[in-house]
Amino acid sequence: MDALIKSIRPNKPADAKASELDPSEFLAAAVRADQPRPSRAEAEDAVKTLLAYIGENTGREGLLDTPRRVVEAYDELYQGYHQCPAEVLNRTFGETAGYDDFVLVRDIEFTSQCEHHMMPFYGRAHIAYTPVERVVGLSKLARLTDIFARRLQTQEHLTAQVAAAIDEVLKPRGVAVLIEAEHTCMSVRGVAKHGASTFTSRFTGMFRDNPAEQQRFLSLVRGPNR
Ligand SMILES: Nc1nc2c(ncn2[C@@H]2O[C@H](COP(=O)(O)OP(=O)(O)OP(=O)(O)O)[C@@H](O)[C@H]2O)c(=O)[nH]1
Ligand SMILES: [Zn+2]
Repeated sequence: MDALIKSIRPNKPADAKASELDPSEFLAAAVRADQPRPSRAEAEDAVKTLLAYIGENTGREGLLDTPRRVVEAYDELYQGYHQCPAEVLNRTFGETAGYDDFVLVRDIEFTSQCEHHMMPFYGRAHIAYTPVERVVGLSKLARLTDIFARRLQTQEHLTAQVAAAIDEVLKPRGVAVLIEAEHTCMSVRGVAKHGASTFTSRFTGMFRDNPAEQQRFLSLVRGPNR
């Protein structure tokens, strides 16, 4: 029984701090420098191989441009590898008239790709942080979410990375991130459960230490009519 329990225990404890992530994964662009990038022609050939694998005629007219389109779609869906999260948060504003409560941006829509099946998961992120003197432009929280979402992800990792980047760059009194999403690898294949939602959250600083603040965040996210 002990062995079974060990085998299903997560690698990191549930209360692992955001800072336990390697800063290189949440502050910088993520293109690997240690492996050669295949050419575009090689990537298109790989798509052709997949088309042949599913039983298609790769020479038929409707599919001639498909490898090019798929690679272009990949460039778009995975552009986050080339973008730098820290840069997005670097521009801040100091004229806040002593504002000292948290700032919450709710319902940030995103689409990401799960790293297990390379199929989309999509939903909404809710992000709050309590600034110390300087605030960041509200759109930057959405931009930050998109950078991480446009990489291969698990929902847990996405949640932790968003929180860690805000924590590290803005050094606020606390960060709260709640993400709700539907995974197509779970709805259109495999177990095929349409409509199942997955919720993940990460709290740091005052949100982690003060249950009342955490509760206030959660009730604002849920709102009266949810
Ligand atoms: N924790 C977590 N799991 C995810 C996420 N996205 C997809 N998964 C799950 O990853 C798991 C991969 O399980 P495997 O057993 O290796 O793969 P599989 O045989 O395709 O699994 P099934 O989906 O059950 O058919 C599945 O249970 C997926 O539901 C995510 O963001 N977080
Ligand atoms: Zn998946």
